[in-house]
Amino acid sequence: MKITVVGAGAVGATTADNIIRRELAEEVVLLDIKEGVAEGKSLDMYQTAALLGFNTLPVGSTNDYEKTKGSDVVVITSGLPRKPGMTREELIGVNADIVKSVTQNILKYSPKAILVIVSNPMDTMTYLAFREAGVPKKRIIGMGGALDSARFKTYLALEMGVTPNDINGMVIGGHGDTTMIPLTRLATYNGIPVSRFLSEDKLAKIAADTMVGGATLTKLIGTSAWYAPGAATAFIVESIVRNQKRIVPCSVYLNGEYGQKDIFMGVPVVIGRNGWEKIINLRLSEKEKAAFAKSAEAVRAMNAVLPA
Ligand SMILES: NC(=O)C1=CN([C@@H]2O[C@H](COP(=O)(O)OP(=O)(O)OC[C@H]3O[C@@H](n4cnc5c(N)ncnc54)[C@H](O)[C@@H]3O)[C@@H](O)[C@H]2O)C=CC1
Ligand SMILES: O=C([O-])CC(=O)C(=O)O
Repeated sequence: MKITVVGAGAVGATTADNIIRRELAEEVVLLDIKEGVAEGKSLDMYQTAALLGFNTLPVGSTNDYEKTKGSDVVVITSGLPRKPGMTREELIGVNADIVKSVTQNILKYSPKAILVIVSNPMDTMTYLAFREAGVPKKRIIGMGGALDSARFKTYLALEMGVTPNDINGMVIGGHGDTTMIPLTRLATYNGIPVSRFLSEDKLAKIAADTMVGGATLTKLIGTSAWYAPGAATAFIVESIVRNQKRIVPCSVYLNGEYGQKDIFMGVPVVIGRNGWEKIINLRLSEKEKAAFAKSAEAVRAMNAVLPA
């Protein structure tokens, strides 16, 4: 198994670190355009092997795609992160060109790879990668819902004073401050609806906090987050390489599912060795359905901004 992570910045390096520690591949290639950075971070990571005991080899590359040849899974994190006060959507101008050229280069050397797109605005970047790659839709996965759901579970756990490990919950829709849909109605504490423990007001606040989870961290840190994004991306990669068939909300191509066509949006999918294998059709309430349709409108408006 060979995995490539494009972009050796905060999210890319953290993703690679998580992948390496869990030995999800024999080799992990980290690629960046900044001279020496990917090589340096890879060597730094490999120097933890003697301390942590893993056997995966990290390999750095300054824009040399030859090194990525024959990758089974490729994660794309290259692109600008937002600064406080910005939306993810404002990154489209710069990041569309980056994601487009990276996708083309990757496919030249790894035509069979499953692509996991992280760069923002993620749903639109995933749509763009799909358009450029021309590969079966099940091999293109956008990472957003895994992270947003982890934040949702964390906020629920903090409010309830319990471990996030006992909380189940999903965020679907777009990966944007106003397009996410935290499904509070379906969230549980070990199978028991969280509404048995929290008031409607508390749940509404948790949903609102989840939606601006990324913006909150960006304001605190000065750039966007990387620990949970890196862990969420590695979580998807693990489900692919270990063929775990986990149900994870991911941005995937909808062709009529959830009432939408020709769009990438977050819905629960089964993730396994072939990419996303199946879309889980949740029975949404009328209110949730309306929120999904509104979210799709906003994602579609962003997709329309992409150069032809
Ligand atoms: N989908 C999600 O849930 C999340 C998405 N993000 C997004 O991920 C992206 C990366 O974020 P960070 O790692 O924090 O940014 P960063 O600035 O730390 O790293 C980005 C890296 O991409 C590299 N890069 C730029 N153009 C490149 C190219 N053509 N080829 C290869 N590498 C290139 C840069 O040199 C830099 O090292 C941003 O767009 C951010 O908004 C971040 C967190 C979560
Ligand atoms: O907030 C951002 O811009 C980065 C991101 O997508 C997240 O952390 O959810």
